[in-house]
Amino acid sequence: MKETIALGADHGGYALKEVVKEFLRSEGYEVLDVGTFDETSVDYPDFAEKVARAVLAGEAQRGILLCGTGIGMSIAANKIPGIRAAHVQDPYSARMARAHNNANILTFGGRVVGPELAKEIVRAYLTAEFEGGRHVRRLEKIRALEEGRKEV
Ligand SMILES: O=C(CO)[C@H](O)[C@H](O)[C@H](O)COP(=O)(O)O
Repeated sequence: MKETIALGADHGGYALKEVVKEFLRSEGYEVLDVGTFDETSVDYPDFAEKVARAVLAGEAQRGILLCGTGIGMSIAANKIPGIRAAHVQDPYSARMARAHNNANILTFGGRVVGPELAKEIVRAYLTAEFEGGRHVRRLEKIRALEEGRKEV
């Protein structure tokens, strides 16, 4: 059974969110769309939080966040402990965000990335597997930073 993907955007990412949603459904994923639902100006941290909380609560296995550039979404989501949000703009980085960083949220920009590239980015991220090994140690060091521990 395929994963549920939490999907969120501000007004700058709304149009691309609709493209990504359709693509995810066509690939057999469940989509938890937390909004926004039109191009009225909204604040991206509100949607970053909704997606992050859904992922941490297990309502979705991973999340995708879109704003104008993807930058604000990644900054906001990464403030929430347990979230590893990766801002990417190409399929290779999207694959590595999973393979090496085990990112549980992907962010990119509706004003930067076109629809076809967006689909390639999403496909690369969702079909990649975390490689484990040496990367586990590095993620544990990130966790230690997050928790304010001096050393792992
Ligand atoms: O936060 C952002 C930049 O990292 C997002 O791209 C926002 O979508 C953008 O800042 C919104 O800008 P607007 O002028 O209010 O449409």
